[in-house]
Amino acid sequence: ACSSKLLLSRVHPMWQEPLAIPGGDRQSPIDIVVRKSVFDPQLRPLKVQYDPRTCQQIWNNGYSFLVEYDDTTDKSTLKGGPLEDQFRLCQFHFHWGENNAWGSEHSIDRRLYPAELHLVHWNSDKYSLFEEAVIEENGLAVIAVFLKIGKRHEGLQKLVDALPAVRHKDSVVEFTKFDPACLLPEKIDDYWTYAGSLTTPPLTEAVTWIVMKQHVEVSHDQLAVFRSLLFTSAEEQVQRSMVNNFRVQQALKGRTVRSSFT
Ligand SMILES: CCCCCNS(=O)(=O)c1cc(S(N)(=O)=O)ccc1C(=O)O
Ligand SMILES: [Zn+2]
Repeated sequence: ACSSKLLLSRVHPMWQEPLAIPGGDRQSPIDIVVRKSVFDPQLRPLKVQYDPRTCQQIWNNGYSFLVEYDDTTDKSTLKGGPLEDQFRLCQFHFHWGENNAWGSEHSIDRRLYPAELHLVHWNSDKYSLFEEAVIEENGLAVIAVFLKIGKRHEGLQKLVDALPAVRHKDSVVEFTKFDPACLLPEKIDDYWTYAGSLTTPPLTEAVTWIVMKQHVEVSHDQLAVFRSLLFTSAEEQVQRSMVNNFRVQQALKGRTVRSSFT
């Protein structure tokens, strides 16, 4: 799976914004100003092929919970859209708020959503390991999907039921046969795309972001279970609720956001 524990243990908590990031002209997340996005007719449909059998575990890494996939073969892949190469799914995770007023990392014309799903993929045509791709320009592709409070998401419930087992930082639980495609909206061919970065340290500028125009609905109670997770490990005296695990929005710095739809 992609977020190797050794590397991450050296990584600082994501909200201590580092003073300067090397380069720092393509940071994420951003506000997407719809009227300034540029329709690109050359953007192709996305080709998503996920194999639920590659699903392995859920890990609370102290920023979010990651659902990790076996990325040692090209079984769960993403290609097409703005991508020239084939990318392998390594994990998905979420960002959310302490209430339903905010929580997403990206915004659309300043509108925030209560949560945002990120499906993290790395370029397996060019690199042999996630850790290599994470420091290379266009080494990663992340699909972002906004979550809105509404009807209960049946597919998400299996994941929600497993969360109490990873309440504390560094806890891991086996989690198998989960098809992340069930978390995607119906129309995955309407998206915005731009060149950005990881939104957690090391904040490397390696990500082609693909932000879905259509959101998915989850129930208030399902999102409340996300907020029952903790940033802190079982040994720590003071327990802190895992909420507001999003990064502040970053300057566009002249970048163009393209849309796959008019
Ligand atoms: C080698 C160090 C990798 C650190 C980032 N790993 S990651 O899977 O890309 C990731 C991406 C993102 S994000 N929001 O997609 O940029 C958030 C968390 C993580 C994580 O591992 O915790
Ligand atoms: Zn993320």
